[in-house]
Amino acid sequence: MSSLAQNGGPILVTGGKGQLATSLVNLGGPRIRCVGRPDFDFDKPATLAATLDAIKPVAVVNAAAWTAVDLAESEQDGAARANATGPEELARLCAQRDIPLIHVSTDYVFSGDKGAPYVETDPVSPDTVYGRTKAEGESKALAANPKTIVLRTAWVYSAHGKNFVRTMLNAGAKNPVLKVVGDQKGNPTSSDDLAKAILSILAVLEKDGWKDSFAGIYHACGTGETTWHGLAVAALQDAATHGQAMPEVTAIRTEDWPTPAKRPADSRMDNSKLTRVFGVTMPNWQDSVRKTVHQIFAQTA
Ligand SMILES: NC(=O)C1=CN([C@@H]2O[C@H](COP(=O)(O)OP(=O)(O)OC[C@H]3O[C@@H](n4cnc5c(N)ncnc54)[C@H](OP(=O)(O)O)[C@@H]3O)[C@@H](O)[C@H]2O)C=CC1
Ligand SMILES: Cc1cn([C@H]2C[C@H](O)[C@@H](COP(=O)(O)OP(=O)(O)O[C@H]3O[C@@H](C)C(=O)[C@@H](O)[C@H]3O)O2)c(=O)[nH]c1=O
Repeated sequence: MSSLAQNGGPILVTGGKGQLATSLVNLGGPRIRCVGRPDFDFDKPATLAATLDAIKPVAVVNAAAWTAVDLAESEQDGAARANATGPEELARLCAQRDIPLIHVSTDYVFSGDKGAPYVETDPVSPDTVYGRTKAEGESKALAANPKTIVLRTAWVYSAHGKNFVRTMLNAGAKNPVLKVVGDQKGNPTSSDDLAKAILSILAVLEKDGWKDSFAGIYHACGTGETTWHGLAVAALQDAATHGQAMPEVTAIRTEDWPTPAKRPADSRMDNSKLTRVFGVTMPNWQDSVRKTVHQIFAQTA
């Protein structure tokens, strides 16, 4: 039985004011202890052990990462520290203390040429520095701590922080026409939904104690699929119900929106292992976009 089941101690969340960390703080109650830079910084490895020793958590959720996909192409060392070697060290320190680690990863570990939703046993095939460093982080964390759960998610948005939905609402408020790629498919995921899934997993660990069969990779993204164009249209249509003018949203091809990092054409993922092992079902992406847009307008009202 793990220390998680033995006491109701703190749950350490890394990632400061990031999207997922904020959702976990908002939804997780008083046991969540969230840390960010400069107190917890993968670029300053001594801050990792110091944080664990100060907080003495019963479980750790690593929601800190280098998420600037294009910038990672030219800043490989920083991306590798935040996404690969930093999480490896965090996992090693958790193992020393017998603490379960939930480490969050991404659909961009896949190249996107499978033509069907990816399952956890599919080999990784990243085409970007971000995806490659995240894939390394997954395997390093799993190797360094036998009590590691890797949760791969995708296209995360929320009412706070930097994300595609907020970018589209801002752009749509200023421009009569938007151009958005319509040939990249994926599963938009609300950071609140992901936080709830993580809290449900933690509740299972709390109730049942750690089981070796829990270790490994799980996919956890919004149910249903769309393109970036579909996501933009859905968010802007929801914004229109709050009185924002609906722009024209033109679907373009990937080559018409050149970027330093080559995004996957189809990074859809299958969540069934998450449901089978932990009983967690992820909500439909359109329902969650509607809720998030509502939250955004409620904040600005
Ligand atoms: N956003 C998305 O669309 C997706 C995200 N994910 C994964 O989900 C997880 C959470 O992402 P999300 O909440 O959106 O990310 P955000 O970009 O919103 O937040 C990331 C946080 O990580 C912190 N951070 C960055 N570099 C370091 C570092 N070297 N040391 C310590 N902290 C650092 C940032 O700190 P600071 O504010 O100081 O920069 C920020 O607080 C990540 O693992 C990400 O890879 C997976 C799929 C999609
Ligand atoms: C802003 C914008 C983007 N795009 C395109 C570019 C790109 O192909 C796609 C998505 O754009 P972004 O750069 O906002 O999203 P991106 O940073 O690629 O998002 C990714 O972030 C990381 C952290 C992940 O882990 C992924 O799951 C995914 O969410 O939309 C347009 O076509 N029009 C636009 O106006």
